[in-house]
Amino acid sequence: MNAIETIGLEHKYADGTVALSGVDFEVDKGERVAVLGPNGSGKTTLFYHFNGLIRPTAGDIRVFGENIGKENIDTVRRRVGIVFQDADSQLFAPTVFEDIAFGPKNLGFDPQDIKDRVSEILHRFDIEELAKKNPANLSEGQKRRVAIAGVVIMEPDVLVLDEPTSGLDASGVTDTMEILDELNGEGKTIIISTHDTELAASWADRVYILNKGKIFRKGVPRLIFADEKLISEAGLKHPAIVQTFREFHARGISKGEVPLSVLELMDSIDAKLISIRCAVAGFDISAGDEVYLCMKDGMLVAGSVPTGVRGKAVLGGKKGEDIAVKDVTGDLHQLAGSITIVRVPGIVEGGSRAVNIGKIREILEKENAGKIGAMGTSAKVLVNKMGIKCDFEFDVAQSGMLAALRGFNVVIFASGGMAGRVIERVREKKIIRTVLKSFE
Ligand SMILES: Nc1ncnc2c1ncn2[C@@H]1O[C@H](COP(=O)(O)OP(=O)(O)OP(=O)(O)O)[C@@H](O)[C@H]1O
Repeated sequence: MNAIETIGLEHKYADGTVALSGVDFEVDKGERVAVLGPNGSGKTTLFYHFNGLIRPTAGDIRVFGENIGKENIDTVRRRVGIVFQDADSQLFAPTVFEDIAFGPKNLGFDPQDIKDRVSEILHRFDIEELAKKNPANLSEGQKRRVAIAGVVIMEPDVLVLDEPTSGLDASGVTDTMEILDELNGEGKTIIISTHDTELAASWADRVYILNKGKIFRKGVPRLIFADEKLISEAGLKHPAIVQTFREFHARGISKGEVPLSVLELMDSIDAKLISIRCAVAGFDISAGDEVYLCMKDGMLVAGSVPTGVRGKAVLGGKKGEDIAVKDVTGDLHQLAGSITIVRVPGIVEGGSRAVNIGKIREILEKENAGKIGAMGTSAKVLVNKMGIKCDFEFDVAQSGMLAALRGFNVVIFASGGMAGRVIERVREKKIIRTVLKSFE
């Protein structure tokens, strides 16, 4: 079922500006959609229609199959939450706590219920220490987090965010996108606008490109970003991964479909065609010698013990030195390590609720964890409280898989909603051994 659908949507502002015309837009329930388009292309205007903030001059908008009208506007506003581009226009109460409590209070919720909900949201968004602060004094990233929290507390089915990552630093972008992933994992439909094509390529299920108030193109990211001419004509930036792939492809190094992530880019490389630098284990190797490759501490090492992946030295070296190998037979990916996913509860009060910390330490030892990652606020809180240093908190699923492909045994802590998604992604890579430990 479509969560949101517009048919022939047109919007003409009072001064005569036609901001949208003939827009047919649809978003499935549970989908992640990114709307791209140059400044002034109509993204914000389109979003304002989704919960009836502005009305169309012509055309229809349907929310879960129903046209927006006077009789259902309250329901629509509860089901579709909008986070504005400018967080300042969303935050107005004297404290963060009161700001987040505003929505439930307005709906006449019981005071104790409001308190419980706000406390839970503050914890979930890791902003408990901001509760008594004046929103006006927060940093941009904190404001954005509070604004999202104020909408999420209303438990909307659809979350619409106008440029949620603009002006944020790298960790702010990661944190924001992780929250959105977590919400999407719980079944919420997420629509964002962005100028960041890398983000749209790696995150969205479907991309819409708006231009001059019209839908310029829509489709799955792989097809959209594979179309070099389209991206240039739309005035958008080509994602660096796609550009790198094109260069590799032109030189015969990469093959297959356009990649949308570093992991996919690595998969596109035909390992047999390239020379590989690697360290020599324990003895001298001369050019022309046959060598066998294995992974040690994340590095490719040449040795004489048959491992099934064989190559020929083109540049020899002395014991422990780097050599170059080519004509590799067998798939280097066979040398992958493992990923253990430790599923922890969504809310971890004091870092220990329902989690046996001793057991987790046992897992880390048993799996001989070479790299550790945490995804989701609660997982990060837990790992922090246990004094474990994470190797990756950013783009954890992909970073973990890349590390496993380099031979590391990886342990990933994931809060409830995120664990399922990461397991699915890792299992697609059949060569990585996966283990799931659940503490929920
Ligand atoms: N209240 C208004 N009155 C008149 N014109 C408006 C109004 N709001 C927006 N517009 C115009 O409508 C068009 C679309 O604006 P909109 O803000 O929807 O674009 P956008 O894609 O969100 O841009 P940006 O990427 O800069 O945020 C622009 O030409 C803009 O000048």
